Amino acid sequence: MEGMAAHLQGSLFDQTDEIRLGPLDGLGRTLLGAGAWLDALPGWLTGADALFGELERCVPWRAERRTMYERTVDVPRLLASYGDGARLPHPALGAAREALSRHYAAELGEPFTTAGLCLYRDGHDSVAWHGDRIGRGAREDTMVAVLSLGAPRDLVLRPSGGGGPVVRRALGHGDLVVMGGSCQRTWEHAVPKTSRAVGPRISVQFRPHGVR
Ligand SMILES: O=C(O)CCC(=O)C(=O)O
Ligand SMILES: [Fe+2]
Repeated sequence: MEGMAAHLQGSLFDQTDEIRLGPLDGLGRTLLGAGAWLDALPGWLTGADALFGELERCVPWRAERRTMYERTVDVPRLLASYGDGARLPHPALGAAREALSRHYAAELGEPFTTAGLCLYRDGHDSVAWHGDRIGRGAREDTMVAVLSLGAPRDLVLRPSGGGGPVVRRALGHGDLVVMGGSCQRTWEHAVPKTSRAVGPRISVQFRPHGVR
């Protein structure tokens, strides 16, 4: 009964179970300033709720603990990562990586190669303010593309160090955003916790080699 209700609720947003990528020519760019930009395409993937269900079941999700300020804490989301060119857990994700690589080839100058997956189980799960700066994003312009599945959660962006305007995008159900230019070093992003009752969301982040 509960499964049926979940299915019906999913179908309110997503009329089909056929998992299919649309064209990327509807991408719209927002210039954030300081050389950073954000491309967005709502509903790039149809059948996103069906893909959510398959990934939730089949991906070997891992819970992590991290040491912060001498305390060890649970990372508030589940994770999975796929290295350079690794076979992804669903063919639609391989197709997404290829389509993004093709679309951005001239501007990015290299393909998207890796995929990181996050599962936000409910409103307690989150990712704190950060830039993807462990790798080359600390020094170079690059791109991080994020495909969102399941229930929408807000992705928020602000200039590094806080202050300035906050840009907010509710992302779920097959929406695509691409953070580009200097975004990883001059801006920060986060998925804040929320006290609203929200369903689970999966994000798939595609990055070029060496960007983390
Ligand atoms: O879930 C998202 O949309 C963002 C995840 C993120 O920023 C990251 O994993 O670096
Ligand atoms: Fe990030």
